[in-house]
Amino acid sequence: MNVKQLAAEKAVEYVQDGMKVGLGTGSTAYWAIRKLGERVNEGLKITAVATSQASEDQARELGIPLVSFSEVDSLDLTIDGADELDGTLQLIKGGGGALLREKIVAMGSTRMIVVADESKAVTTLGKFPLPVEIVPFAWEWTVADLAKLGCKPELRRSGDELYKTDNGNYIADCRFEAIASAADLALSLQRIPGVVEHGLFIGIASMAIVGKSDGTIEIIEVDSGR
Ligand SMILES: O=C(CO)[C@H](O)[C@H](O)COP(=O)(O)O
Repeated sequence: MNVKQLAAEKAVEYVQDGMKVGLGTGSTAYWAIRKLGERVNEGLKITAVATSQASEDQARELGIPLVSFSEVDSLDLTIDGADELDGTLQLIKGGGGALLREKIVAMGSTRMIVVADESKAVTTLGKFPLPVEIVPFAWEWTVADLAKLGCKPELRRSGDELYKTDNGNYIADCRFEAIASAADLALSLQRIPGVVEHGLFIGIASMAIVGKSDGTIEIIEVDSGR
């Protein structure tokens, strides 16, 4: 079993009958959705919403009952991956480009469990370029504003084209090296009008399950204050 699968399958143990579940995006969330599909086929009764088209397609194929956002006003639990997590469960997310939907879904959940392999656990966030979703209109100005925050922003590409999110926006990957205060940076990012959302998740996750190459897992729990 690979370490992502190890962490993801442990997280699925927290899903109980009757829960409304948020399905994350990425190669670790993939394993959680797969395990959830197995449990649904064994009789687990849940409903779910997905954070990306890819996760929605996977869930549908596995027979996980999906509902629309007009049918539920909140979720019990979201299981999602991360690109970086620190000891207080501040996260960088958005490597897969789904950060806006991921944040909407995680914020609408009573609980968020992060699943990751040990390479994602860091002391200080910032080695992974911070994904920032921006509107295509005047993206040049938005990128210039991002650079003023001390990073090197690069518009994400998909082959010869600019990458577009499921919401039709661009992603600027912002290389900071180290983020001294994620909270201060989040405030600065929110002040830029062309920024739709950024990949800093602060005070959202309350548990992380980290899979390690020796076959063990580490569970980090914090009071997210939510
Ligand atoms: O934020 C995400 C997608 O937007 C993913 O959860 C993050 O990129 C981690 O992905 P993976 O599990 O494939 O390493």
